[in-house]
This record gives sequence, structure tokens and C-alpha cells, in this order.
Amino acid sequence: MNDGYADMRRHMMDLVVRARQEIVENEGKSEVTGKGSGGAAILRNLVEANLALDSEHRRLTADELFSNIFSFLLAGHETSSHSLSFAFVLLALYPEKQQTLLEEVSRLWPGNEPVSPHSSVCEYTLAFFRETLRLWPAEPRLAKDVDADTSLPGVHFSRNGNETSLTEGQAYTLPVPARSIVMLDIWALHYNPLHWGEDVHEFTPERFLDTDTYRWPRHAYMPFSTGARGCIGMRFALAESICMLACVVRQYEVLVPADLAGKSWSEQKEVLLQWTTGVTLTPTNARVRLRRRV
Ligand code: HEM
Repeated sequence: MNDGYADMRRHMMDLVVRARQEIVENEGKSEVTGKGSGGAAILRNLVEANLALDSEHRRLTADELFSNIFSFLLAGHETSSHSLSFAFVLLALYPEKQQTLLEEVSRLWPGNEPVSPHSSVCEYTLAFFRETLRLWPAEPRLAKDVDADTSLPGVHFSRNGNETSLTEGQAYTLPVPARSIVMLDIWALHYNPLHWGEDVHEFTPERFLDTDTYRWPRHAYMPFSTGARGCIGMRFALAESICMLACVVRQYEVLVPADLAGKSWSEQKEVLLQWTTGVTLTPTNARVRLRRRV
């Protein structure tokens, strides 16, 4: 882990050096292209704020600069890219669900003009991505430091015989002393049959579609955490991911890679959905093949 952070620090330093060079080279020019730092406007703005000389109060300190870059690289980039990697593999593994997604996108976007799909109307695409995050949340467990003595309400559950279903039992209060660490087990919540039904392990985007008689359980879904320190990038992440899925599926058929095409579905699934726990949940073998739609 320490090596990882040292690598990340070196990488951030490299980005800052390149962004500084670009700012200096473009000084006085009216338009800055952002090409040197990969077109990263946020990075350039942060480095400019760090270089600002006019007032101490407006200047971003070096620590603030690195802390912000760290947040955007890790909190913003790694989470989104890993989640999308899982989503693309799932498109390939579930062609009938990919077809439903394509039908939605084609209905909302009938011509070939690049209209950016909006998350509030792309219901199925959003459900597809939400289901991806239910099964593979980028941050499956979150640790929270407890500042002051407090208590948490709890409920005992019991298993119904040999079945996987659970029955809600007696309520209790759990004292939590200051300086404890509370682990929020997002994974346990997302895989709890009490909230999600017996098919918790199945990839079923339809469970995120409300009907007249069903509302999906918002209280049992926390891929972006919640409350005051929940993800500030949630809306952006949903919008960009939906846009990415819709635009790619509109133009390409997403398929399993050629070397796995002859294998059984369960073998393909096992190979392509491997992951490890890094700073975020990291897919280790997510590969797909794209075939342009005619
Ligand atoms: C699928 C994509 C994403 C997922 C699953 C995700 C998930 C999360 C989670 C679980 C947290 C809480 C972490 C904790 O309590 O320790 C968090 C915090 C945060 N996220 Fe995201 N995130 C995503 C995308 C983004 C994007 C795109 C941005 C920015 C552009 C972003 C910026 C942040 C920031 C700055 C925080 C810290 C908020 C704070 O501490 O007050 N995230 N995210």
C-alpha cells in the first residue's frame, strides 16, 4: 500500500511539472490548449491556483494542490473507470440486456446525430449501471473514525431454516465509544436478500426499475456512500457513465474477446469478472471486443 501511495505521489508530481511547463510556455497567449497535461482543465486550474502570486489567501498551498489532485485522480478517475470496466464486460456477457439498452438508446436517439443521453430519461441504461455498482461497488467497505461516544441502532436477523431468506428480529442498541472505527460494509448491504430478494447474486438491472407496485430499496444501496461525506461526484459519475455506455452501445456491439468466444458462458464470466482489492475494487481481466453496428 505504501509503495502504491509513493507511486501515486510521483505520478502526481509528474503531472504538476508538466502542467507548470505548459502554463509557463503559454503565458501571454489568449488560449491554452491543455494538450500537455492531457487536456486536463481541472489540473491546469489547480496548478494555476498554486502558482498565483497576487495574494497569499487565494493561493493554493502545495499540500492543498496534491490533496485535490489525489481526490480527482483517485476519487474521480479510478472509481469511474473501474466501474465502467465491469459494466462493459457485463454488456458482453449479457447480450439480451445489451439489446434492451440499445433499444432504449435508439428510441431516445433515433438519428445519428450525437445527442448526449440524459440519466433521467435513460432509465434502463441507468439501471444497468446501478446494478453494476450494486454487485461491484468501487468501495466495498468504508471505515469511519468515531469522534465522540455514541450508539447505533441494530436489528438481529435470523435465517429461515436452510433457506437463504432472513427474518427481521429483535432491535438492540450498540454503544460505540469515541476513537472506535466503524466499518460500513457496503457489500453486505448490497448482497442482503432481505432487501434485494433471493436472486441477489444475479445481474438483474430490472430490479432498479420502479413500477406501480415496486420501489427499489434506496435505503439498501450505498455505492456512493451517503450523508455529509458522501460522494460529491455522484451525479457527474452517473451522467458520464451513462453517456459512455449509451454512446458506445449505439455504435458498437460489445462482445466477449475472440479467445474466449468458444468457451462456456460460466467460464467466460469467471475469466472476465476477476477482481482484486486495491485502493478501490479493481477488475484484473476486463476485456471486450467491439464490432461496429451496420
Ligand atoms: C462510479 C464512480 C464513483 C463512485 C462509485 C464513487 C464513490 C465514492 C464513495 C463511496 C465516497 C465516500 C468515501 C468515504 O467515505 O471514504 C466518495 C467520496 C468522494 N468522491 Fe466519489 N465516487 C465516484 C465518482 C466520483 C467522481 C467522478 C468524482 C469527482 C469528479 C468524485 C469525487 C469524490 C470526492 C471529492 C469524495 C470525497 C468527499 C468528502 O470526503 O467529502 N467521485 N466517492
